[in-house]
Amino acid sequence: MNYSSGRGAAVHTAIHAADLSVVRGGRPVVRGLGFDVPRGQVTGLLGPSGCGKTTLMRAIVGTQARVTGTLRVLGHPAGAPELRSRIGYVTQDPSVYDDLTVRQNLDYFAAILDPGRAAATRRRADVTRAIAEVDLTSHTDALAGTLSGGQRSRVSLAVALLGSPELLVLDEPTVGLDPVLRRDLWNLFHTIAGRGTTLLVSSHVMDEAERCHRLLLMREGEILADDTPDALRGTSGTVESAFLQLVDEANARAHADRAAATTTTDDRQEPAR
Ligand SMILES: Nc1ncnc2c1ncn2[C@@H]1O[C@H](COP(=O)(O)OP(=O)(O)OP(=O)(O)O)[C@@H](O)[C@H]1O
Repeated sequence: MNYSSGRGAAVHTAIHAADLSVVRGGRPVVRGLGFDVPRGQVTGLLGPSGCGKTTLMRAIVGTQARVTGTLRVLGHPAGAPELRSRIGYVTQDPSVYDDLTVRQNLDYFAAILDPGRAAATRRRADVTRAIAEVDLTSHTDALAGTLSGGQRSRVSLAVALLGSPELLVLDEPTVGLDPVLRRDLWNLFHTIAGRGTTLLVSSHVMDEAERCHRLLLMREGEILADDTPDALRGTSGTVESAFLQLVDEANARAHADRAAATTTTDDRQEPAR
């Protein structure tokens, strides 16, 4: 699917990137990426720590500086003001106030998203719905500081669900959760996607790949693969073994390129001797 190939494709594409690069700390940390994220599906962004997942997500939600190339989100350039209420973003550190209850946390963010006295009834309904969606209704009046790690993650997710965004960008939402909570959260992601919401979920745990409709596999700022888990498994058996094979092939290519560059340099130096 290619956004630039026509209007029909754009309707089905939530995120389109072409030749996308990001420089951080004077170093290129995302390099020449091209990919499409389809609407209404769960796309996993997987790769080892430091490969550029958070940087890419920050570029998509419009909070990353020094981004070059094409990056279109829900039909607009990334960071466009029109996108603010259409994207929910959960960072790695849950942004939850410990001294407020679950409802007060959500009330606070709902008031920013949908301000004004006239919207009070709508806000209240939205907050109640978001709390129910993450299965925290029984903890509505509990102080966030007294919740478990998994419950706090779900409060963060509830904040991102306010206003029913069309795109949810979730940065390692299952880190540190036990297997039961991880499974419950993934089931919730699929329920949300079933309503037509697009989810981009990062992880460095390869077994989570199996739970996604599509995968973007990253390594050292580049995309090694953009496919379905089934297609990636192919002959390798698991997504993890396919990923490791792709890493080995990329390493071999980089090694061959370096060797070729060294030979060329040596050839150029030959006449000077
Ligand atoms: N504020 C920053 N300034 C300069 N470089 C940074 C900054 N934040 C991250 N980087 C670098 O950018 C690269 C990509 O980091 P990023 O956080 O995007 O990776 P990641 O895949 O999300 O890692 P993790 O899974 O550990 O969160 C890393 O090499 C990192 O050192």
